[in-house]
Amino acid sequence: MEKIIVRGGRQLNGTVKAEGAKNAVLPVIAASIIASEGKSVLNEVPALADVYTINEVIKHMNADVTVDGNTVTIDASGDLSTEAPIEYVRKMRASVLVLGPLLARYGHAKVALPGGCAIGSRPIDQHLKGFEAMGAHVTVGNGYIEAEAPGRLQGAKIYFDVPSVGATENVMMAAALAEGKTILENCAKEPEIVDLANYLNKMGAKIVGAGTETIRIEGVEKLTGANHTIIPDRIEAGTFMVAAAITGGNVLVRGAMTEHLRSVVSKMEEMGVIIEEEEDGLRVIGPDILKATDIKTMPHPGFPTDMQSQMMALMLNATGTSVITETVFENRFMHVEEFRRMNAKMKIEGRSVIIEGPSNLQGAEVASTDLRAGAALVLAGLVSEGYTRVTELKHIDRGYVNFTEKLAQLGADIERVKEEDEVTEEYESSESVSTL
Ligand SMILES: CC(=O)N[C@H]1[C@@H](OP(=O)(O)OP(=O)(O)OC[C@H]2O[C@@H](n3ccc(=O)[nH]c3=O)[C@H](O)[C@@H]2O)O[C@H](CO)[C@@H](O)[C@@H]1O
Ligand SMILES: C=C(OP(=O)(O)O)C(=O)O
Repeated sequence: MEKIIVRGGRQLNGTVKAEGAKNAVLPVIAASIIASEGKSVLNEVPALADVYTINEVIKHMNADVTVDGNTVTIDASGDLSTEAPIEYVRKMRASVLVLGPLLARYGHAKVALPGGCAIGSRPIDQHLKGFEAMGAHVTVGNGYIEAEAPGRLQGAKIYFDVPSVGATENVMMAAALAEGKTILENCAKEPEIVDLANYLNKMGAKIVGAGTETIRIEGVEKLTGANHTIIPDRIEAGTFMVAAAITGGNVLVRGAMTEHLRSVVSKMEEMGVIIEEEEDGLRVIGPDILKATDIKTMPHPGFPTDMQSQMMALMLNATGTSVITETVFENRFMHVEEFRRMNAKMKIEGRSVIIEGPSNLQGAEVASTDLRAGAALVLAGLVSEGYTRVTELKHIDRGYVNFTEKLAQLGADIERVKEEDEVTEEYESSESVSTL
């Protein structure tokens, strides 16, 4: 088993670059299998475990995938299989994003039911409602979703009950190849949806309105592979912004864009963090004293749930009472217990966590419960007394490329070790250095 060992007390300074966005690249790779002609060349593809998984899913379907550094070339012009078995879907829920493209291109798709996960039950009823409205017959049984659309999918007017990112993406991909016009209402507005629509339009789709609550799609008969560069990862960028702020450091996060991170920037500024726009990113300067604030997670452009646990780490270091209310996922507070192991003073009340800061954080052995929680525990470790050991790194690897190395380059005292390599005595006997 591997763990990250971080010793608190170092200020972070320097420059770090955000990779291509996980949540943009996964739907873009899924969309690539809709192209019955040509190759797609995708740039700025992050080398994440999730990207490996989605590539395996489409390879399993017979797509030809070549990875060369951060460039991935996909040729899906051959005959594809229309099934995504459980071994892939279990690893990564975003595998369900192949449903829309397969159904649109082949009139058939069979994908394992994703099931719940650590942050909530995460149903996909809105995806299925969209396919059914376009004429598909959907059955769920024996752990699989099977959708059939004899002939072509038909354009339709669809209102989403909740603004779901995945449902908006899946149904938008299906509608790109449907017969006639589709109007999607109450859509999610995340930047990753805009990125996917831009890619589909380069492939020949006719989509307008992505990034607003109404998306209009004029179906076309075929889509062709295209070149596309993935947008920077706003959540990875936000994670490094918190790393700078929490340590009172000064870090330029290249690729961080205000237009994607408005709610995060505004909340961090309320806490006293200085954030300056530079040509290629955001400079973040941490204050001597952080002020308490409140956040409520919401669909974009509200505060992103994927930044909730990292902000919790920041609030633990702020003076006063902060409140976090999680409205997107019903069970995204698993990290609270882990923070408590680090001496955090906080309590859960319904869908809110009340944080009494500043906590005098102490290093402990803690486990990542999801990818952002894992990152947040490392952030807390940056300012804890002594050593923090973070386990269950498979979660962090889903969403962060070289997380440990990037933090070390900014000056953190951090390393990733295999359990057998850990020299416990040395760590236990050495004193922690606190310069904060
Ligand atoms: C790969 C990817 O892009 N993942 C992101 C995506 O996940 P994902 O696309 O799974 O999240 P959704 O936007 O679909 O989920 C938002 C809310 O809608 C509910 N819901 C969703 C679909 C549905 O059919 N029925 C339903 O009730 C969910 O339970 C949840 O409460 O958006 C989330 C919300 O910003 C992020 O945390 C994830 O990082
Ligand atoms: C919850 C997340 O991702 P996923 O939807 O892929 O589980 C995330 O990126 O924080």
